[in-house]
Amino acid sequence: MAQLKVSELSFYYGFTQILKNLDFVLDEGKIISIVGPSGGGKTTLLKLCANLLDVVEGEVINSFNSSAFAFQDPRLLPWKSALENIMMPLHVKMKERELKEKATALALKFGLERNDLVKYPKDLSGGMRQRVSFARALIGEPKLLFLDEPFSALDIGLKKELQSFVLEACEQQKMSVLFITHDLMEAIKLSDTILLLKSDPGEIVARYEIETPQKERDDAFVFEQTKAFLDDALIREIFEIKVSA
Ligand SMILES: Nc1ncnc2c1ncn2[C@@H]1O[C@H](COP(=O)(O)OP(=O)(O)OP(=O)(O)O)[C@@H](O)[C@H]1O
Repeated sequence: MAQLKVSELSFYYGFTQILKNLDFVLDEGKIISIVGPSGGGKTTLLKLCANLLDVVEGEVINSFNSSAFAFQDPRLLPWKSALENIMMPLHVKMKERELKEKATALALKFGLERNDLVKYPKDLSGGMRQRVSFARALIGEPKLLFLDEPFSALDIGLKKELQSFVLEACEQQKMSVLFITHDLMEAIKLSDTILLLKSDPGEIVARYEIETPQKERDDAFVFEQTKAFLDDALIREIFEIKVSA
């Protein structure tokens, strides 16, 4: 079975230690969320796992045969239209017409309008750019998806739709996801495992497995679990949440 295996991973920017001794395994069809305070090294971890930064200390072994990523900042090519950006990963692999159809169908599924598809990134809203970036990541049906706050600029309805799409792809195509979010409720809704990363340096201080199948996690479940998380002294300490009497 394919997996992403992170062992004793540490990382420094100059003399500053950003990550310390991280260990976890992401299996096929599973979702791991990394939650933790801002500046704790989550993006750095994702970049190391996605091979966008060199691993110097420890090991990252990725045996999935395809991967893609979508970041909070959509990083679209400004000289290509929305549709051309979505088509990019499959540009050399598929005939132009089929690819256009596939990209258009995905874009419409993600709530973009036909007349948005000819627009250039500068003429799209932040939320539209995130949807284009998300469609570009998914068009190649990757086996492993790296997500760094990909839904942060979306309204709640669209966010829910894209979350359902991720869950569907995990179930039907056995896609795996390494997911960074600041949103505890989002992590509880989507993840099989939540890793809590403290900062200075980034270290995994708790692992939470959620056994209830994602399909059965309704709003009441998510609220209840979030409350339980926020009642956890360790989580309050990591996020520096003050409780008023
Ligand atoms: N290229 C870089 N050179 C030097 N320091 C960096 C670089 N990139 C990030 N850092 C530092 O590394 C630390 C971790 O940053 P990172 O972006 O990984 O954190 P994060 O947990 O993803 O933060 P956020 O939740 O705010 O996005 C921060 O202190 C940041 O300033």
